[in-house]
Amino acid sequence: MITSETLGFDVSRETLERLNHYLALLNKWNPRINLVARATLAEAVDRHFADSAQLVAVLPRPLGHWVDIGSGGGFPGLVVATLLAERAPDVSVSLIESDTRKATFLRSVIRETGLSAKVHAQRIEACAPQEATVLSARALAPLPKLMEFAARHLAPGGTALFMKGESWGKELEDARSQWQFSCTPHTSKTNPNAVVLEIGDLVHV
Ligand SMILES: C[S@@+](CC[C@H](N)C(=O)[O-])C[C@H]1O[C@@H](n2cnc3c(N)ncnc32)[C@H](O)[C@@H]1O
Repeated sequence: MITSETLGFDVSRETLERLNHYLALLNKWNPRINLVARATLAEAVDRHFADSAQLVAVLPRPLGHWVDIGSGGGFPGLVVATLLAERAPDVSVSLIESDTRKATFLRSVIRETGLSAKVHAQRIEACAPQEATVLSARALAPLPKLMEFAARHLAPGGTALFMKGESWGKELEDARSQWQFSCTPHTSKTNPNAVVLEIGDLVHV
């Protein structure tokens, strides 16, 4: 069960109800379409919900358009959308996921929980540029590839939040051979070897 304690900060009863409804749907759909690795389902509250929730604490108050790419079962984008509905209702959230079964799952969660996020069932490379003020991704691609996606979908002055495992230092080095950018690594609250990379000022070299 998801509580304010498991998320690490206080949220309203309505937000907890939405998140627990989402968790129930994840448990129901996962055996059919593998939204998350089966081995991680029992630990979904920490591995997926709390891990995703930490992103809303990284930026003081994001305004505008938050876009999550390669959302899969909605991590981190749909958790962010649920939290921002309470904390920053002026932010619109879009999710890009090319697998149509996963996109159908995302739309079902949005409908059943009464959220207003938009789902693009398209490839990130083919989706119209989103002018995102914040772009997020977890477990999608190596950093140089993520930079290409960011160049397409970030608005000028926008920020990317990329969740990376322990190879992040090497990936950062690889990305710096092709891109100029500012980067602040935030140690993950759920895994001391992982980081959230806060990236801005992206320019192709
Ligand atoms: C490993 S999963 C990670 C899902 C989720 N972000 C998470 O951390 O649980 C990667 C997801 O990205 C989607 N994906 C991969 N390449 C994509 C692309 N070029 N355009 C859109 N979606 C893509 C896949 O369908 C898959 O659902």
